[in-house]
Amino acid sequence: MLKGKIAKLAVSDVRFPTSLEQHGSDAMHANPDYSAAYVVIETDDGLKGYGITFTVGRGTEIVVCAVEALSTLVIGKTLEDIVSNFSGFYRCLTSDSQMRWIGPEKGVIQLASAAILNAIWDMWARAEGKPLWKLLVDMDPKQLIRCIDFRYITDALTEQEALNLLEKAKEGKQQREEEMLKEGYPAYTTSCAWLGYSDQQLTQLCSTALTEGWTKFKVKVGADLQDDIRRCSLIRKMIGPENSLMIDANQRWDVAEAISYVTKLAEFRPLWIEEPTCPDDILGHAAISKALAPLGIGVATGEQCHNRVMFKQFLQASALQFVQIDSCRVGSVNENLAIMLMAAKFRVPVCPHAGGVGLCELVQHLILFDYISVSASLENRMCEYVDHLHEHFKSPTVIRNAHYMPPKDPGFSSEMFDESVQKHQFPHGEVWRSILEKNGS
Ligand SMILES: C[C@H](O)[C@@H](O)CC(=O)C(=O)O
Ligand SMILES: [Mg+2]
Repeated sequence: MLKGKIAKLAVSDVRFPTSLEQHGSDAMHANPDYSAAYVVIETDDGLKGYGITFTVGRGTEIVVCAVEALSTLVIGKTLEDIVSNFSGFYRCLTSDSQMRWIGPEKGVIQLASAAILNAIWDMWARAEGKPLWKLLVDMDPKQLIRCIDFRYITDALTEQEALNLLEKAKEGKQQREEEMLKEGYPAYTTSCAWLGYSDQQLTQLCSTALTEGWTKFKVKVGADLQDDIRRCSLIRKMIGPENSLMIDANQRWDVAEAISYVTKLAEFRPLWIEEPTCPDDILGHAAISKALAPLGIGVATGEQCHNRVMFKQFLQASALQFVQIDSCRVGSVNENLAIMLMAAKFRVPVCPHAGGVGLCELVQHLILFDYISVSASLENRMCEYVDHLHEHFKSPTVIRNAHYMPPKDPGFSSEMFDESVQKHQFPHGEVWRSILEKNGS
């Protein structure tokens, strides 16, 4: 099953017009059209793998171009060639001696690597007939370690330390897997309080979410303090003192501004402030963490943290209290394994980011693995959920009582319906043809 050569790689620019209803809007991305560079790879013996990376509209065509540029490094390889030395393949893809100049391991080229690697992991899990989380959970620690490129992180986590963490977490693994299959992994919702939603919409969505059993809510903030005070007050009143509230500024502020602004929202008792400032400003995040700690507010970040080296430094500098891994921003499962293991070593909880198309589908596999095989803890841990666009996926997320139920289908839950892909291709799919015609473009 692993012997066929990857003979084809196709990539599509798929966009959903979410901006029409302000879904996904925040203080920096006022009108996102949730989009993906969608990769399909196929071996000459008919095995397929599906991968995505997430974007918010314009620029997806550049990611598509980058995927095409990297495809020569994949075509002709067998799945066995790749997975038998996965860290070697990872390095070949991310450190090609010419292509690395347009990264390295950051920006568009990193998103493109993520899409390709996600497709390869999907293919591998399909070949093994397992959902990806189970493929990872069943893997021997030594084999897991061989998927990680440890270059640049051994000052924070050595291979031996990573191995020790995985060996230690073997205790109670079976029990945790059974617990997940029965109860699922705790989730929080962002879908009630996108920045562009009216108060009426916010109230109605929050009230529905409460009746559905949601207990943890994230609110977008950062554009206008008085609006934020009103919105946070509304939500806090509705959810009561016991439920959790998180706030997300999507990089809107300078460091001092962040501290002063969040201090004014402290009365609503947010558990964390997410992306308070520039995602690359590690020392800035450290200063914000230090200033907000006495208020009981942590700093969360990661959705635009482009590689393991950034996460390493955030952890070393105590610059975050919640690690938000993203399935499509960094180098797929390979790099996320490194990040989850570093988070475990530094004892910082992982609370994945999933606000985008397909991100919930993919990242649920990673967080299940994190709980069962790495962290062994649910304390202060939860995975983001947004209630958009799941209908386009063949194996959509299943939420029960505000918990992610472990996927059962083989793969990474990343395959979209052909019809969805065709209709939403930019700019020639029927959805976009009609929007562009209406706009006279
Ligand atoms: C543009 C996206 O919707 C972003 O706002 C998502 C995000 O920050 C989150 O889900 O967190
Ligand atoms: Mg966010």
